[in-house]
Amino acid sequence: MIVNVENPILEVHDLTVTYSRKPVLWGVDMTLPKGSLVGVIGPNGAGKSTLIKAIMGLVPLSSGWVELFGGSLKEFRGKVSYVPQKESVDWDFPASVRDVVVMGRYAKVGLFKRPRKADYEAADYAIEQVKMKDYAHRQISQLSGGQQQRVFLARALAQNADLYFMDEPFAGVDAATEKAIIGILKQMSAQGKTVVVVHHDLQTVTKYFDWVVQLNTRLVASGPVDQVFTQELLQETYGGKLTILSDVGQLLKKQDFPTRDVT
Ligand SMILES: Nc1ncnc2c1ncn2[C@@H]1O[C@H](COP(=O)(O)OP(=O)(O)OP(=O)(O)O)[C@@H](O)[C@H]1O
Repeated sequence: MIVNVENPILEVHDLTVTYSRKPVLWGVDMTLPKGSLVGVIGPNGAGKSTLIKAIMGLVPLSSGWVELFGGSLKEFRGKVSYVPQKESVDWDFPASVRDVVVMGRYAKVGLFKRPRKADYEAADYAIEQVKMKDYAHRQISQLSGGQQQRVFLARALAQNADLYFMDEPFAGVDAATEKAIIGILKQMSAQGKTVVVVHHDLQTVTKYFDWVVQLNTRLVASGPVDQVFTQELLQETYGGKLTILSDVGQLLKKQDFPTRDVT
C-alpha cells in the first residue's frame, strides 16, 4: 500500500540499485510529506541503508530518479543532512566534540574557510540541545557509544537542514539517550523539518513515527503509521523472519494511533 502526497518534500521514482548485478532495491516509488517523522523499517539486508545512500547520491542508480524539494540534490544540498551509521566514522580521529559539531556547518561555511563566531554559536547550541555541554572539549575517542551518537546528532542539528536522513540513530544507545534523541527529532518535525530514520525496533514504531516506509528489496508500504503499520503489511515485509509478529499484533490491538508522546 503506497500513499502518495501532493507537493512532496521527497519523491523517489522507479528506483533500482544493484550491487554486483544483484538488485538490492527494486522499482521503489514513493513520496514523503513535509514535516513528517518517518520510520524506515524492514528485515536485515532489505535495502534500508541503500535507499538512503541512493537518495543522497552515494551509490549509483541502475534506474529511476530522486527529487528533493522539487529539484535535484545538487540544487538543494545545503538543505539536506545525512547522518550515517555511527560505525562508518573513525572515532579515534583526534578531534574534540566541538570540532566535530562545527564540521556540521561546513556546508554553510565552505570547506576551505574558517568557521566564524556564528558557526561556533550554532555548534554550541546544538551541543547543549543534546546535553553534551560538559563534554564539549573532550576528544571524541574518549566518549561512550551513546555519547558519540549524541555528538553525531548535534553535528546534524548544527547544519540546520530542512530534510534529515538518519541511519539507525538509536543503535547502541541506552533508554535515556534514546528518549532524548526521539524528543529532539519530534521537536524538529514540529518545526516543519522532515526526518527520515532507519529503525529496527517495531515496538516503538507507532510511538515515534507518523509515517512508515516498509521495505524488503521492493517497497511494501509507505504511508501514515495508522494506515500501513498493520499485521498484514508487516507480514509481507518480514515474511517468516519476524518471530515477534504475534507480539506486534498484540501491540497493534492495544494502541491508539498515532501517538506522539514519549513516555
Ligand atoms: N557495498 C556493497 N556491495 C555489495 N553489496 C552490498 C553493499 N552494501 C550493501 N550490500 C548488500 O545490499 C543489501 C542491502 O543492504 P543494506 O545495508 O541497504 O540493508 P539494510 O536494510 O540497511 O540492512 P540492515 O538492517 O542489516 O542494516 C544486502 O544484501 C547487503 O549485503
